[in-house]
Amino acid sequence: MSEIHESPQERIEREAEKPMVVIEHLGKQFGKLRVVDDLTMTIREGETFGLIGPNGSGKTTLIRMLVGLTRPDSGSITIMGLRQSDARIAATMGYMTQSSALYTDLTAQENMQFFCDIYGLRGREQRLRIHEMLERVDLADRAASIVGTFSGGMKQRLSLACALVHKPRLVLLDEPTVGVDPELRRSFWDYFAQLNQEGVTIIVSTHHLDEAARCTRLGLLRFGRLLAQDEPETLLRLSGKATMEDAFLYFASRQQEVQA
Ligand SMILES: Nc1ncnc2c1ncn2[C@@H]1O[C@H](COP(=O)(O)OP(=O)(O)OP(=O)(O)O)[C@@H](O)[C@H]1O
Repeated sequence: MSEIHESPQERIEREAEKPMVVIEHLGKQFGKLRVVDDLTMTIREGETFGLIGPNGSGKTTLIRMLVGLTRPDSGSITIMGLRQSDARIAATMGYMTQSSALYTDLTAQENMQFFCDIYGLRGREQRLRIHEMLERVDLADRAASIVGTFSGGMKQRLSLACALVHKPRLVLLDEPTVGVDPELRRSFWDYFAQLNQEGVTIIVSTHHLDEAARCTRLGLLRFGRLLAQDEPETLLRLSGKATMEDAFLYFASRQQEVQA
């Protein structure tokens, strides 16, 4: 919308919605497979933005492009006003991969030290942050345990602690609750809300549609295309459906109609 024609209320709303990430016409193809297709979306500062979509809809590829691990074929990514390729961005981002990136023959403490070293946290600051994060994910009493002895949930908690140890402003979490029991899932989502309160922006992928309601806004993805992006309640209202699963199917069928 043109800023010249906006009302005072619209201006207030626009300024309150500071963009953290702006994705414009992003595209990625592997061979003949178009995995991310002309994707345009904005993620606002301090929100939890959920990437919702079935297996193979391009969520991981999108996250990898945001982190800078996969190069887009087309389009652009702007993070905090800087191009994604700007070296200053890396230190402000935390990334939790879908499969564990932990060293199973090292202790929890040593794994965290490894991540701290990558981010340049040293000495007293490093010790304090490791302790603080292990406390927050309830693993402080297991700091000296070898990670190979941990349960799946403990590994997920440690992975989250590693992704957050350097106090990133933008956190990308690729299916962080896969294989996590309902109680721990709830505590993860409570923690995400707390991080939002602290001003941290979260982009999280999931195909647990029940988790969608805990996101500030959602991007519904299918075959690498954006079906819709909005607040969960708005998507339910626009689709006239009672559940996010039905809403997803509604937007997917509309996409099929447009393509037919
Ligand atoms: N490096 C690659 N080379 C070839 N194909 C790839 C590569 N990475 C991803 N793909 C393909 O791209 C498609 C999208 O994969 P992606 O992992 O981004 O989806 P996803 O939505 O994260 O899926 P899931 O929920 O299963 O993790 C899949 O068909 C996948 O096989």
